[in-house]
Amino acid sequence: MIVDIAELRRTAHVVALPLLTRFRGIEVREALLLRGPEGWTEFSPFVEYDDEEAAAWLAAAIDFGWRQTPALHRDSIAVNATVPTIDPDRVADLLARFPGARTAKIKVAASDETLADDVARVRAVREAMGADGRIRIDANGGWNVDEAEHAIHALAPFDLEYVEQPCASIAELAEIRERTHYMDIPIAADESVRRVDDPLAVARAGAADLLVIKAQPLGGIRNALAIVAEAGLPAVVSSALDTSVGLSMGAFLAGALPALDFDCGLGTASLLRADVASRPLAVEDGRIRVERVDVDADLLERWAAPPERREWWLDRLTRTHAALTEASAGE
Ligand SMILES: O=C(O)CCC(=O)c1ccccc1C(=O)O
Ligand SMILES: [Mg+2]
Repeated sequence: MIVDIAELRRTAHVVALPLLTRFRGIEVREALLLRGPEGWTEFSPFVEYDDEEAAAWLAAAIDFGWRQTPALHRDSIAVNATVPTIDPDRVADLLARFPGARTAKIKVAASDETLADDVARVRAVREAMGADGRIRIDANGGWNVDEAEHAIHALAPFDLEYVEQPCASIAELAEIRERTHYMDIPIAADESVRRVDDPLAVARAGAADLLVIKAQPLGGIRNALAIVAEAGLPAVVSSALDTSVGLSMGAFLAGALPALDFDCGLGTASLLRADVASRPLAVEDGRIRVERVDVDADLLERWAAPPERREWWLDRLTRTHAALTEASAGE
């Protein structure tokens, strides 16, 4: 489904939300919000993505704002705490922002850090969460196969639930999965699902034990559900560091999955210093609700992006809409 660009532009608001801590190298998260007949929706591909890659994110925004959400299997979602590459002495305060979460996902393998930094951060999280906490790590493809083998071996004593995208390519994932098989730590694919031409290739290659799925880059809730069904692997839903509106899209995806055995990366409203809803999709008792959020006009105004950034996003919306229209014509 494609909505007229004039209609999209008419309802568009652009916000710039300050983050609590640096994440993916940014300190402010920009997002374009739209209001469709079904409710508020979000278009927020990362600024460095080109229009072709952003097209799936726009398809997702339209799907969520203009079409009804699929039937739900659950009405709240257990979420993980997301731990950015912070110093160990900040871990306890960070975890306190995710009340009730029994799982933490820790970012590792940052280019400006060492394995010793990762070990210290993971140790601090294990100490804060206790033996019952579940700990997973996300390398965002930052290791080659040898580095990954070494790092996973060093971090395994902290008891890892899984390792997300240890290496960049599907071939490397397959290799590290074989090399670490004896440690019995599942390998999850994230970028190898959402940033490749074929989201099913990693499953077909047998290169991952589970898939991390994000609603926006996978073209929306319906598309993501179809990918999981076809992949035949367990899935965990995660955010793209969205506003509460994008998080609600992720919550409906998680709610509609027939099986959900992992806590989801949808607690990231806790990493924002400001949000667009007066009742944000915040973590309570380790869970978020599956519901649409109401955007607050005052908050839209208060956190409105500067005029030149608003223009940039509206231009991007128009270009991406053209790319999406072209792509669907070719189908
Ligand atoms: O999964 C989570 O805990 C939070 C979301 C997250 O980590 C993320 C957020 C923005 C961009 C990439 C990623 C990622 O999973 O790699
Ligand atoms: Mg990831």
